[in-house]
Amino acid sequence: MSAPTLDALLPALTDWLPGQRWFAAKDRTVAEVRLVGHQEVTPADAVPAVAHAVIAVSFTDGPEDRFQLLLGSRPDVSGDLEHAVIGRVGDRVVYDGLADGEISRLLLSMIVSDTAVGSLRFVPEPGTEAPIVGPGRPLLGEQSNSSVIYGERAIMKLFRRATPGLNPDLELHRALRRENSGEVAPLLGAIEGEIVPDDGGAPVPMTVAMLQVYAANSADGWSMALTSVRDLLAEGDLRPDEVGGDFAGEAHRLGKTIGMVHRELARALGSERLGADGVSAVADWMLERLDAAAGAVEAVAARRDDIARVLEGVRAADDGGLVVQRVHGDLHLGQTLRTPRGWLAIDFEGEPSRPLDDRVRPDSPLRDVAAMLRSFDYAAFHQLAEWETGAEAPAYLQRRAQEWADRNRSAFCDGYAEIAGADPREHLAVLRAYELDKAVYEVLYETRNRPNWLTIPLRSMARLVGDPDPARGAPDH
Ligand SMILES: Nc1ncnc2c1ncn2[C@@H]1O[C@H](COP(=O)(O)OP(=O)(O)O)[C@@H](O)[C@H]1O
Ligand SMILES: O=P(O)(O)O[C@H]1O[C@H](CO)[C@@H](O[C@H]2O[C@H](CO)[C@@H](O)[C@H](O)[C@H]2O)[C@H](O)[C@H]1O
Repeated sequence: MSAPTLDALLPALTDWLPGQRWFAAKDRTVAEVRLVGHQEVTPADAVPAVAHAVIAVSFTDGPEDRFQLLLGSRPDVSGDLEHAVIGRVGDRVVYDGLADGEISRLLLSMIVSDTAVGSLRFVPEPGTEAPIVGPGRPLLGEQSNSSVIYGERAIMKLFRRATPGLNPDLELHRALRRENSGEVAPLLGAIEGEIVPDDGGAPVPMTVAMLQVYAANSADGWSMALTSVRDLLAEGDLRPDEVGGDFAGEAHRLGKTIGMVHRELARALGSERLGADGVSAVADWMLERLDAAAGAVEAVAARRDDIARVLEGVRAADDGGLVVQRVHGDLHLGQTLRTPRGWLAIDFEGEPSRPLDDRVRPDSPLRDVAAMLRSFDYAAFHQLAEWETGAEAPAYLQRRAQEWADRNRSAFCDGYAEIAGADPREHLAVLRAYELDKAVYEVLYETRNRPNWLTIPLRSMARLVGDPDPARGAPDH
């Protein structure tokens, strides 16, 4: 697809983008879409033809965002591809290329055979061989990016945000592969490209896609945790340790896995002890995030000073220093897979809305531990948050949910301590600061994305600043 063809597609893209799950700006009105880079993967008249495009999207307010697309085109489409059509340009129909099995097969074979086309490089991971297993099947479901699965053997993720630099997901998977990590799905290859930075200048490298071993027969931690909570709520008169679906053994194993991931990341990429200035910078950065959230959400603004007091707790690390290293950065139960052999961690991109510089900054492993503790809270209270519109879940169920969260948070920390050699709860003030920092982020995230879920982080925010918690106390049922 040539640049003029892609230019002609831009009006259709304006209508198409807001309907895409990965389009991270659904709450904003698109003003204009511009083409800022493109590279043909095949000749423009091939059937199908494939091109990589980078678009800049501007909105009626706020800064613009950049996204990347893999576009397919054919003289006509039918059946399976119709849902992916973006528009017709000249004598071609242009569509989301990952929906086309022939295109995903081609991309995989280009990675395996170590190919370069213009600014795009299709690179196999040294020492690995990706299976060539036919066309890819697009992954359906909630995703920030777009993935295709090759016969349950490999999975390729196209990163949707076009960000200059090496994507941390690829960077950390490469580092963990060097450590022979058994805690992540092995990396098989990548597609790398170039992007002209926002401020102009020479093109810089950018990660387009990443190929990994597909963990067959796995279940994600979030669904498993919800199944356990569902069991518990159905048996309201039993404690979490008394129901068949008790999750504590899994939470303990997961703690060990995350402990291993941290050890491997530290071995591969180093760690350092921050002095007083470094610790102070971490505290200042949390306060900046707090003020940004307070500017956007009234519930945060109303508790700003109480929250700030707890965040200041990170300065308690001052005496012994704070050890920092590369971390996952956005760990939650949905970022874990339970395979028949054990747990895997996935998706090392960090919080999607943060700039790359922030996401690659070394941080305390307690950030990940705290984020996982938050996730146990989420799993415990999720079914109660969605109880019945306008109705509060009965108090005895809230207490059961709290017991589930406490039990699994504690099992996770026990497992983590076994591997890390130190219990994260030894640094309670620091851990609490990280947990509250995450809860504040979540309040903002839910306000923007899932207002029905907002009560979950709001409740935790109140607990973490020390408000009395109605979900604690003797069960009355
Ligand atoms: N290696 C893998 N094996 C099996 N399934 C995977 C693998 N990696 C990701 N997945 C599945 O794909 C989903 C999306 O992957 P993820 O990396 O979290 O994408 P995103 O960055 O778009 O959120 C996961 O929730 C999981 O179900
Ligand atoms: O998975 P992403 O990297 O896109 O992360 C974002 O979305 C997550 C939700 O999908 C969000 O996680 C929050 O909700 C989870 C339940 O859906 C819960 O387990 C997490 O603890 C909670 O933070 C994540 O914060 C956001 O960055």
